[in-house]
Amino acid sequence: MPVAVEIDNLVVRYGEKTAVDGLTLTVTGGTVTSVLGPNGAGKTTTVETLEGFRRPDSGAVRVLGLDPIADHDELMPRIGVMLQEGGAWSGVRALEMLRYVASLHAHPLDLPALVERLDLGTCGKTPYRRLSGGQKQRLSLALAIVGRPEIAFLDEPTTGLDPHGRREIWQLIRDLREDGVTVVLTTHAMDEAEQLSDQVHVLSAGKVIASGSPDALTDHGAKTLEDVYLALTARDNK
Ligand SMILES: Nc1ncnc2c1ncn2[C@@H]1O[C@H](COP(=O)(O)OP(=O)(O)OP(=O)(O)O)[C@@H](O)[C@H]1O
Repeated sequence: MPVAVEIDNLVVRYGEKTAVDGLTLTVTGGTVTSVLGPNGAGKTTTVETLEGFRRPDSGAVRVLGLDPIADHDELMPRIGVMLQEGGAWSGVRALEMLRYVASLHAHPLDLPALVERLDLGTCGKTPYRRLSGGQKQRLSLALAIVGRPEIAFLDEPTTGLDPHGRREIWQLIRDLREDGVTVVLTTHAMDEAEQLSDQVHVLSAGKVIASGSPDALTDHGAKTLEDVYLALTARDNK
């Protein structure tokens, strides 16, 4: 399998604050990779750098073999991005937004099927700012995948969803993988990471502190991923 993402000794600073501090990891194409870590560990900053929204202070990142900033125009149509919040104008109606983003892509997904799949039918005419938290999440996910990306970056894709919604998104992520899409997700839900991921990376203070498949990290299921995570990131370890 080709390498979809390469991060080599990445450092990203906000003024005096070092958010990402020499982070190295690779993501194999066609897999689901979860990036875990406590609040402020540098997950979003790392993913935003892969999306070309942040410039590395040092180190390098490549996505699908391209530089996210220098090769922005070539890379953008090939990736899908689901942000933690925002991603739509506040007055725009859900379906209008989806149609607009679909129109930017050469071969978008079938919209009625996507709307049905993500249960957006009943809120299609609702302005973005009036959508419920879960509806916003589902619209953001639809916007991320409507262009048939080769790689999808999903930032906390199920936060705020009810249990049915969570399971539907999990299935959708599995289906993306089945179709050969590389998925990189950040999450605080350990069950989600355990269920979906081929590979898990745990970040702390801007560095990778553990990597492996859920099976390897949990000693073949002897522990839960949550227990492993809690031990790795225990507050008094810092
Ligand atoms: N625009 C910014 N300006 C200044 N500091 C920032 C900015 N964005 C993030 N930071 C800081 O960088 C660090 C890493 O933040 P980041 O959002 O990448 O963490 P995270 O792992 O995604 O956290 P969370 O789980 O809470 O979403 C934090 O200390 C945060 O306060």
